[in-house]
Amino acid sequence: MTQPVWTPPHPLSLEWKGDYLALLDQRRLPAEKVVLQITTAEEVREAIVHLAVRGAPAIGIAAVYGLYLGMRNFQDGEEDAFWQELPRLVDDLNAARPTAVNLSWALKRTAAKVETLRSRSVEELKAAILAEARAIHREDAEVCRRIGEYALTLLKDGMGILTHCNAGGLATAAYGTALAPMYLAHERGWKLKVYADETRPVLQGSRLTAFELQQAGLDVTLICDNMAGAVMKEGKVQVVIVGTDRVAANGDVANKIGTYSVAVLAKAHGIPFYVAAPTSSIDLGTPTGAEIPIEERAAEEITCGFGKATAPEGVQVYNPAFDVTPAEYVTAIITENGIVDPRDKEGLRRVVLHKQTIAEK
Ligand SMILES: CSC[C@@H](O)[C@@H](O)C(=O)COP(=O)(O)O
Repeated sequence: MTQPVWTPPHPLSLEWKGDYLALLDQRRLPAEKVVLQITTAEEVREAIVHLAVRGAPAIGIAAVYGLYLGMRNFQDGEEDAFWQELPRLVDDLNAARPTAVNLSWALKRTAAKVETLRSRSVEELKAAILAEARAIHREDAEVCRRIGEYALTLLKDGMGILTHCNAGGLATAAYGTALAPMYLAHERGWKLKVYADETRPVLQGSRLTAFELQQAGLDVTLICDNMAGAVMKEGKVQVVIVGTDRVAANGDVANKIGTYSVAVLAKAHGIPFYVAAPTSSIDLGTPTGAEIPIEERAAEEITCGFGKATAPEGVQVYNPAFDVTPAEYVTAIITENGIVDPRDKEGLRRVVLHKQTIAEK
């Protein structure tokens, strides 16, 4: 690693502890810092489904540790059973959440690596899975720092920045994607003013983004989602930066529900709308945003959020967890390999292939 990795002022979202995965339970934040000791693949899957760990890069990293945990009891001599179980478990973990492509990216990358070792013993294969999980985990921190450096070139000291959901340290190995430039600016003594959308229905903005920025000493102001337009109109916001769960080959961007509304508002106010995306979130195999699978979650997230009934019993509910922002609303995509216009299909391809070139070295 070329740069010292930032230590967040809160527990890391995930840590490998030698024989278990320590997951900060994000459902309990900000009230309680509870760290789960995860020892099985099934527990990892459950943690992803129920949002104990969430955020596109973090669920990819967790899933690959889950793959190791699910395979670690195989012994030398059980090669046939090992090779039978591996694809089943990859599919099972991959099915935990559909929208963030980082989940399948991390699992496929690991399975492909293990496949190159076909003739090896089970012990060697298990070691390879763990090594790949650790590499993906380590690289994510470096990737986020690089996204932060590129994003910083688009910002100025004193700016007001609006963000939606949580694309911070909690959603990644470290730094975050959208929040990375804010942490780097803070390290350099800049004074930014961050507006964090609350992010209905499960409040990643208030519970996680406002929490982690406040803990790090940044100037953060929490607003309800329906205040974003007014705050822009008042001239408080000069730039919007969000994360993403998947960028399609035509530059359409899937992210937390509500992102599309923010993008439309930004365009109406002449405010640049940036998407911070590791290249592992760019899916050249999905032609347009229309083909991105959008997760629908339980109605109770809206009708009975955090244990309080806020809607009449039996009311119909529509609860997509993500939306798609068309490329035309996105000013630029900021990756670890540079900044690219989302409508520039070749440019998108170039940043992704550049990553593969580095990975092959
Ligand atoms: C760097 S995280 C990018 C996205 O995953 C993030 O913005 C987001 O939408 C997360 O949704 P979540 O449902 O909390 O996993």
